[in-house]
Amino acid sequence: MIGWTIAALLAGVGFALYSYLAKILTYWTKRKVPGPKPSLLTGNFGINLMGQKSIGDICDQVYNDYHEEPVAGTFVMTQPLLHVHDPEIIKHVLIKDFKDFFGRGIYVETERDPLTAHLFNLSGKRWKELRAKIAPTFTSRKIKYMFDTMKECCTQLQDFVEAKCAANGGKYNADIREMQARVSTDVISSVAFGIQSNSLKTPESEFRRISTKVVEPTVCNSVRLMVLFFLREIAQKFKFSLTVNEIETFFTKLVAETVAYREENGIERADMLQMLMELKNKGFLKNKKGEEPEQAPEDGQVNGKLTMNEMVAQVYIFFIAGFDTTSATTSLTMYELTKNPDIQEKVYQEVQDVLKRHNGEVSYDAIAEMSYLDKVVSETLRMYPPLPFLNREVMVSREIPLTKVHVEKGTRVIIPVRALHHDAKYWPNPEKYDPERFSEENKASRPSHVYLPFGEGPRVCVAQRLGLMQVKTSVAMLLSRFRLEPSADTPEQVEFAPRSFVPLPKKDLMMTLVTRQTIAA
Ligand code: HEM
Repeated sequence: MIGWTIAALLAGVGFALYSYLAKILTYWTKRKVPGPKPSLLTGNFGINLMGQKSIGDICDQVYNDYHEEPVAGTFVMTQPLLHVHDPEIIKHVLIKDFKDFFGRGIYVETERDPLTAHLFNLSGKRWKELRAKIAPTFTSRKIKYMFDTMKECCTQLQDFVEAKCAANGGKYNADIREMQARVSTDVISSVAFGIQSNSLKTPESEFRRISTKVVEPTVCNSVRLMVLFFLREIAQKFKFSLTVNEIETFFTKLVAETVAYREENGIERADMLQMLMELKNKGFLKNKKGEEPEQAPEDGQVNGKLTMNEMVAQVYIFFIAGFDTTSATTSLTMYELTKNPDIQEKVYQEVQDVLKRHNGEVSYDAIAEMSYLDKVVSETLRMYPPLPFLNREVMVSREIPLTKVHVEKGTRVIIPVRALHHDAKYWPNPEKYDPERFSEENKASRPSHVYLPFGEGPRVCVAQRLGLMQVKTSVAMLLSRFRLEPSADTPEQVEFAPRSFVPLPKKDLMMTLVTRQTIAA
């Protein structure tokens, strides 16, 4: 008898839970928004947790299946997610109605998880204030200051490859993704902290170990990312800490020690840390002439000083946002140049011509003059955008622009960047690598908001100029000394690790670098 009662109770609880979940999962059908059928417990993103597809892959699939629809709806567990497909609606979300869509919807926990309180994650007033303070760190003038440091790391790369070639008959067979990840780690540690991480020459360096750990495509990192991006409520309820202790300790100690050393010894350097120190001590950045803020404060808060924790969080995002995006873009550009020797030759000729005009000197202005290189890098960012989607949060309950779909405050919004970049409607023959897509004429013939590698609107990547300059400098300096050739192991097509967020090839990305003297001989 007791057995029957327990069974009946369990069946009742099961049925109640089923009914509850099934009701929540009618969110989109009630609003007449099409989308794939969700599973009861995992929604539409369970295959990400199983390691079969990345979050970006799932967003691509939703776009491919529903690209005729202006919007589509999915669920992360029971959390509704709106995918915006129509470029006009995208424009409203990112720019025209930005004030209603400017949240990230990401988990931030200032006290328990201080590294989460950085510019990328923040929403609301805190984001607005911080963005106003940090944006002047990345003006062209500041990037020009950082250029020499960046160039120094690329010179070390040239010397490193030269030495390898010299020891091997003028050729070096390299995993270009790993090599660029090490160089980017060197660049970001120099321009962010003024520290030479020596990751290129010493792969076991502390910086490289940490940078690998941050982006490793493991099950833990994959779950962490999913919770961070879409399941903030669960993380807050169960008081999760999403930053690995070792990483938090590394950055906190690094910043505290470097700041103390510089302050005690009166050291000033042209790097990001210096600018963050100014924001910590004064609350604004000096301009060329003296002490005035570079941009007028909007209210009393904008001139408020950064706390030490806020400073560490910003250094952390500069580090992770800076090294993986640029190393992915540089290595995939080199991969495409290997596969497309005509395009490679054209870039090389341009690099030669421009450097001749600049007395052989690689400078900020010389790189900025390389217009074909700019098209090439733009095409890499189209084919392989480091961030496969943009995310926003609805800040007030309202209708989605240009639709009758009403959504509640807090609803997460996805802009499927990579899928838009591969839509044949906007990019004929989308799998072909063709830099001419970025000629002035072709750019003018495309609708706006179908090319978004850096995002768009007031939340656009704050360091877009720096990222582009780094990729172009690296490619130009390598091509000036070496030709890229396929090796026996160069893949026909790159396959990416499904647990990785930024495109990370499943296998080593092998190619051969040949010194130009060897070619001439
Ligand atoms: C090729 C290089 C890079 C690419 C493709 C890239 C791409 C992006 C994208 C797509 C976003 C989101 C924009 C949006 O939501 O509309 C973003 C935001 C951001 N990026 Fe980058 N990025 C690159 C390099 C960098 C570098 C070098 C840094 C720092 C040193 C950086 C720091 C940031 C920060 C702090 C944000 C958050 C901005 C905000 O929410 O206000 N990025 N980036």
